[in-house]
Amino acid sequence: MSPTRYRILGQVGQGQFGRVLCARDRNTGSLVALKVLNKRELPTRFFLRELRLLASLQHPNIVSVQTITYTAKERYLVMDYCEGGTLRELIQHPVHLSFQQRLQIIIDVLKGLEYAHQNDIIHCDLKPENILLTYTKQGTTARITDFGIARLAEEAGYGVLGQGDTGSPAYMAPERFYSQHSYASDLYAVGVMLYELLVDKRPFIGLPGELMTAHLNEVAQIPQEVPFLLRSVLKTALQKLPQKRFKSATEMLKAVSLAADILASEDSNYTLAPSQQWPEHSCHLNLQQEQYPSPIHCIHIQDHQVYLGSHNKVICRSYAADFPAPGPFQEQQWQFALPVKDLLWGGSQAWVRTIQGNTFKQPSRLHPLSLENTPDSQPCDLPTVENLSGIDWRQNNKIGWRPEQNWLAITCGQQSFEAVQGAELGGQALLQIYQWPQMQPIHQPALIRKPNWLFVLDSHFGVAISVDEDQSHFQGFTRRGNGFQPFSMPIPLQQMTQSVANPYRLLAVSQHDPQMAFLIDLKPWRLTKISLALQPEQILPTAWGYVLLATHQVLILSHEGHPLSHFQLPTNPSEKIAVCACAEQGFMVSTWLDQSATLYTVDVRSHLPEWCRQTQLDSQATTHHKTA
Ligand SMILES: Nc1ncnc2c1ncn2[C@@H]1O[C@H](COP(=O)(O)OP(=O)(O)OP(=O)(O)O)[C@@H](O)[C@H]1O
Repeated sequence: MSPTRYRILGQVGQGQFGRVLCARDRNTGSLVALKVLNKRELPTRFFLRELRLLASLQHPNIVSVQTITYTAKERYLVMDYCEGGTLRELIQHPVHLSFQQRLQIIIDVLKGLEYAHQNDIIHCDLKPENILLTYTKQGTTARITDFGIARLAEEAGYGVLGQGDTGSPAYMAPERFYSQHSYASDLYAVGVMLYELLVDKRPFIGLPGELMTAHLNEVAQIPQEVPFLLRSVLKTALQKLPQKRFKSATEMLKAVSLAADILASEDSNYTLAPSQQWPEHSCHLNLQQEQYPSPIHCIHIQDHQVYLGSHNKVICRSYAADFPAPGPFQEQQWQFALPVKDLLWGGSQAWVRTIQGNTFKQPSRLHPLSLENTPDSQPCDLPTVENLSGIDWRQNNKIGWRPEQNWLAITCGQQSFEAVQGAELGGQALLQIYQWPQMQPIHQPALIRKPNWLFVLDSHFGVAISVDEDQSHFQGFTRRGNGFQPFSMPIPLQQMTQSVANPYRLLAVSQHDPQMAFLIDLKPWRLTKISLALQPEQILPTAWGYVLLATHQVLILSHEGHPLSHFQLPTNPSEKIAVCACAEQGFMVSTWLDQSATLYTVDVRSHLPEWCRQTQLDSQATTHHKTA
């Protein structure tokens, strides 16, 4: 087996026995997890003996071991890749999991276990870290990993509590502390996980020694609020004597499935201990409102300046400090011959994109704005950088651009291409990459699946994301226009945005469930589900996370998707042509309703935790340092 078969994309984790890498199998195109197995801790003789057995475990709720591969230095276990992370991460993330979703995870685990036990394999180290998640059209699937590894390590003499006691004490059945194990030991561990999912804490907490005493002697206290059927499941699963527990995984699976069905039909009102889903903020919301003579189509906020685009005018307001600040103390205006389409920030200055007429043959233009040279309120037509001829910006063309990078990517669709090349594109688009700011094409246009979004990731790579009825496809490409094999996820997405702090991280909302968002890490490929409990209409990235705007509501999330604040807005940001722009400590919304334009300025400083304000100060210090 050649190790060059796998192209390593990055490290996803670190376990007791070594690193776990995300890699692409060059033969099949699918993603795999490469688990680096330390030769000292898991000698080959133990390992090879079990490999055939582990590889024979093929079940939708078990992470399959595909094979083993070597390099001169290392030995890897090749496994199915699970992009959703571990159950531990899911529990720790303040995602609101419904009661039924929690039970479904346990049902998945029991199905995998039933199959493994029927094949005479005991896990011996079941815990949320060994339950991995994948996303399918139907939802989340839980899969058990690391079958047999604990027992192998135990035989090799490695343990948590000393020789021969490999396992995690919080989930270890009493007999495991005496180095004994049976199928019932696995069912006890599932009982602890079920308890944790239902009660939001484990039955016993403490240091390994204290845990051992508790598992051996103490009776787990099950809160009265847990529905009777599940209390009885927990009591049986957590029995001290293995013979008093469920006779098999099949029996426990039946009991949990029955409880899930009955409780679903009763519409159980059992509420779990509340997780920190919505931080309460009683502080006053600082909001200013101003009527505007005409609709504002685009807003851009940059440090002390706010740019507002309205028809064929751009107004720049200068403030004494970073927005939001009292003022403005100065206002400048530029007038263009053509309507302003949007505002971009490239390098150290703002650029205005204007569009012309109604036919795609007429080019759009980029105009640099210079604050120094333009007299107040004097209309001026600034020089055009380049005629992007043949590119019709109104035909849903996409632009990927990060100010600090010296290139930008543009795609144009069917109509423009036909006009330029006289050919049919089908569902594809033409990708063109330009040097910035010279606007020289870097390579011949390449055909890619027509994207919904285009992002520049760094000085070499970009990604185009396209969405069809039931999938989202992520197509990486280089600055030279070479494409990589795409990643797909079985969920069509909407409203995608790129993180300010980590360009390889995207946040998007599910089309099927608009109250569900996904944090998408491109390198290595990881998905984190975030339940929002509101339906965002716009997502704005900031230096410390994201601002999500919904009807009369705002949710502020950290980079990791943790909710930082949630408050009501007296206006609905989706009113007609609402446009938003975000600064680090506030945002602006413009609305257009009944022929009347309103511009709102929202200061969120008092809603942010201390560390966000610190991030803001740090980034200011870095910017000032750079400028100096
Ligand atoms: N098949 C996989 N697909 C995707 N990520 C994985 C996969 N296997 C492991 N990981 C990631 O790697 C991390 C480390 O996994 P690993 O199984 O080595 O350690 P662990 O289960 O946390 O601890 P232990 O070493 O005690 O088993 C996991 O937390 C998970 O994030």
